[in-house]
Amino acid sequence: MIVGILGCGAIASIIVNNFLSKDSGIDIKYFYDHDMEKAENLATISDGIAVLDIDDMIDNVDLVLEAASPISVEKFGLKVLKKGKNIIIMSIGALMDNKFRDRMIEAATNNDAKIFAPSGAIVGLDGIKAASIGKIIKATLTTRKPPRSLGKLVDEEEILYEGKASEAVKIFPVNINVAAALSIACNLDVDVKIIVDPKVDKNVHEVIVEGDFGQFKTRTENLPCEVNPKTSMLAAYSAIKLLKSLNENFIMGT
Ligand SMILES: NC(=O)C1=CN([C@@H]2O[C@H](COP(=O)(O)OP(=O)(O)OC[C@H]3O[C@@H](n4cnc5c(N)ncnc54)[C@H](O)[C@@H]3O)[C@@H](O)[C@H]2O)C=CC1
Ligand SMILES: O=C([O-])CC(=O)C(=O)O
Repeated sequence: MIVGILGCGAIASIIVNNFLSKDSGIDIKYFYDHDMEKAENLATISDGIAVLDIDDMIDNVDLVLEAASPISVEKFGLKVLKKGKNIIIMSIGALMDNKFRDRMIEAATNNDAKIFAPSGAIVGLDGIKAASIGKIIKATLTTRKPPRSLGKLVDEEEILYEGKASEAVKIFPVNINVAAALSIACNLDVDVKIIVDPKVDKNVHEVIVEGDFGQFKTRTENLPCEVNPKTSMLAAYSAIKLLKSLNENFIMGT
């Protein structure tokens, strides 16, 4: 499978380093970033090709892995799908807009392509997918991050946001993809709280879900990526696992 990466920052760099051995049947070959130097850096590490025009990437790959920004999904997502290419989307916040999501799904359906959204920085999406077969009554997300992960300077913990996920993704577009993932999986606009806390050094996400299956609570204490502390390592790992699973014949978990 030939893969192209859209957005050559923190997540992309972890993914590329994991696939360097090339024995997985997955060849990450093309790199696009509006900062050409970033695309060139990853192309050099992996003996790949940095492109100036994203079409030169889309035309030559089986799958595009987006790890750039919600805007990049809006800009390029439909184009990828209309060319019949699969896409993995990290910037899931872009899919909170129901109309845009429907257009993406329609383009995928009409062009025999698939949209994959990895579980990212939270745990529990497996359970939520199973729970959604019944009725989900309530879902909440509490995200607690250190000041450097939220670009804030505070001495004491502070609630930055409390409300619905649909509003949170507009205010924190690069920090709350997990709220979008949760909402889409539950088919609910989940209740979100975002806290900046100088006492934590990890990106912590707590998820509580109630439904006719019962109730569960998950808590993830994620190590932030060195180069981009907004982003948790687990998010990059989830994309790597998803990519590998596309070539596997045994799928574990929902
Ligand atoms: N699903 C999840 O759980 C998570 C999702 N994310 C999201 O994944 C995305 C990537 O995260 P990181 O690698 O940490 O970000 P990053 O900021 O380290 O890297 C993003 C790269 O994409 C490039 N880029 C941004 N917009 C672009 C555009 N329109 N066209 C071309 N290149 C563009 C930037 O120049 C940069 O090199 C972000 O949108 C982030 O919010 C991050 C963490 C968790
Ligand atoms: O990586 C994380 O901890 C979660 C995050 O930033 C996001 O939801 O986009």
